[in-house]
Amino acid sequence: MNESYPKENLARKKVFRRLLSYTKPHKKQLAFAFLILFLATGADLLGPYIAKVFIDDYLTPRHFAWQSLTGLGIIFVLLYIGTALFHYLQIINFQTVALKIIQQLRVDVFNKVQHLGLSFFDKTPGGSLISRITNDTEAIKELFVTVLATLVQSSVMLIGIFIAMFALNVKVASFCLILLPLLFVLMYGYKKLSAVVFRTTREKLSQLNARLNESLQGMTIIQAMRQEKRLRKEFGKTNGEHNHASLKSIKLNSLLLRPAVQVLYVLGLVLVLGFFGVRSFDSVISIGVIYAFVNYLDRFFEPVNSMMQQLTHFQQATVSAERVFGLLDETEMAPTKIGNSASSIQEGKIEFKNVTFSYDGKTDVLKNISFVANPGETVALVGHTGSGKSSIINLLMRFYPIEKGDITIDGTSLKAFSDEELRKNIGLVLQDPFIFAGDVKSNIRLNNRNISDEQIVEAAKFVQADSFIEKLPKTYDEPIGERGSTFSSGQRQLLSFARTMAIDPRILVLDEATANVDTETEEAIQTALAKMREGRTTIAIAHRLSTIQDADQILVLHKGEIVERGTHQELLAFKGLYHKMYLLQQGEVAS
Ligand SMILES: Nc1ncnc2c1ncn2[C@@H]1O[C@H](COP(=O)(O)OP(=O)(O)OP(=O)(O)O)[C@@H](O)[C@H]1O
Repeated sequence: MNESYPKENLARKKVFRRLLSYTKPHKKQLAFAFLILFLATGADLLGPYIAKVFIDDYLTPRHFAWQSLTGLGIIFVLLYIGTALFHYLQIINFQTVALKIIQQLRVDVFNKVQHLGLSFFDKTPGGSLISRITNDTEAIKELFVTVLATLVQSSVMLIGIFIAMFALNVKVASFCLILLPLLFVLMYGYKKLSAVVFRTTREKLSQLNARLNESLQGMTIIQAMRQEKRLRKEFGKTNGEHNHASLKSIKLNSLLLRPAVQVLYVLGLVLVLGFFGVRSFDSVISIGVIYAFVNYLDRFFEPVNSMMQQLTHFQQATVSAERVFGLLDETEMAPTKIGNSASSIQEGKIEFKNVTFSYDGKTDVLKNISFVANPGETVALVGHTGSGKSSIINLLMRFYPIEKGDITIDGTSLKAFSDEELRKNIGLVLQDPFIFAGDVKSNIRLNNRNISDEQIVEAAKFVQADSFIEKLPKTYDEPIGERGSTFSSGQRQLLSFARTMAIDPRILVLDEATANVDTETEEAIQTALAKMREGRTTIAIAHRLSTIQDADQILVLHKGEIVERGTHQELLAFKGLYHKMYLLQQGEVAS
């Protein structure tokens, strides 16, 4: 599994700065949220001061001036109502901004993923990508919803508390300053340790998703091949590892969050009470000041505690952001147009010129491939499994970049065509067509607004898919479930033919279906294919040689090289590999 690239050390600060850049479009709303936050904190901090005034000016001297006391009481209640209201408004504002940011981030990641090259997907399990788009962005959301607000609020609160403490008693407040370096050491240590633990937890979660995804995708084969036990074991193992990593982070949190902060709190309390105790021998100490001090000290550790708690989320968010940005910065993009010529495909003449290709940069899976497919001709690719047939198609479809040699269409390099020009002129029909959830019509149209309803029916008729579509209860509006699982493989195949014909491409690329379909459907498929090929340049992978006997040229591939080429008759007469394969398929033993 490729989990290595997010580790590429994107400096933490850079990650954080980049995360913050997402707040730019929401500057105004954030400023408003922060303003409310300050108001809420200010209102909150005034509480103990009013209590002190009440104790020292009214309670201790037993001076019950009802009017002033009522006024004080009203201010006290109003302050608390105000605090509650401000907190509410502040949460709503921060949450809204956070949700908007995450929405944007998810769209950005999804967009990016759609433009990544197939080579990237060869290496990256789908589940791990899902994990990045959902779980990791969710963790980042926490940063905007709570972390930033809490950190700012807590810092303001801490500063406010110190100001209040200094206003009450400079000496005691100076004593309490000793606590600050201790706190910083604690926070720093926690941050360092937790970063490692969180990264492991995230990676394990991502692997868990990858396993889950694989198991769900391959359910048919898992059940058919009785793989349940093995997969359960593997899933259990990854789940166990994730559990182990989570437990580590719980242990770390339980040790360094509340308990360690609690120890510091007690230390502070001892300092303050000790100081007042000693002072009480030679001067009078006001109870109101002690009350306010203890109260402020208590409150001092509230923000410290929340800051420590938020450090957890902060760490999780930065680790997740590293992973998400790692994906956003991925450079393995799908090959696209180079240069700015407005080349278009007219005739559909295809030429491979000395194409050598390797997926991994080490082993060449295609060696010096050269051939020409003239407009309207059919070139068939045959060869044993792994001989390179699909790789030729992958290159012609520009799914992978070509580094050695070139492919031209109508004399222009493949690299010079825009994606749109290429996709609209090359119709790809795969062995196992992908059917989207939706309905019959939407699966043929594929969101191409230029294709009218009439053209859809025409395309379906052309490939003889209309006979089964017409029998569906809602015909062309018949709903289709995910991956078209309610349709037979033959029907899915015909549907994909109709989809290809609807764009009326100049070039057809066929990966011949080997699925077992009944003879009637097989006949329909072959007739449809023959009609589709008429007048179109066709590159077809053929597994059954009987289906391509009429091809203008047959290329026989062996270990990535073209070892024989010619028509069916020529190749039979040559009595080489093709002849051998043909006899084998005829059920005869080649001598
Ligand atoms: N995505 C990939 N990444 C790395 N290697 C690949 C990839 N796809 C194919 N290969 C390798 O390239 C070689 C040619 O594979 P290719 O799929 O082109 O053969 P094929 O003739 O189409 O086989 P089949 O008839 O079984 O589909 C094989 O050795 C295969 O292992």
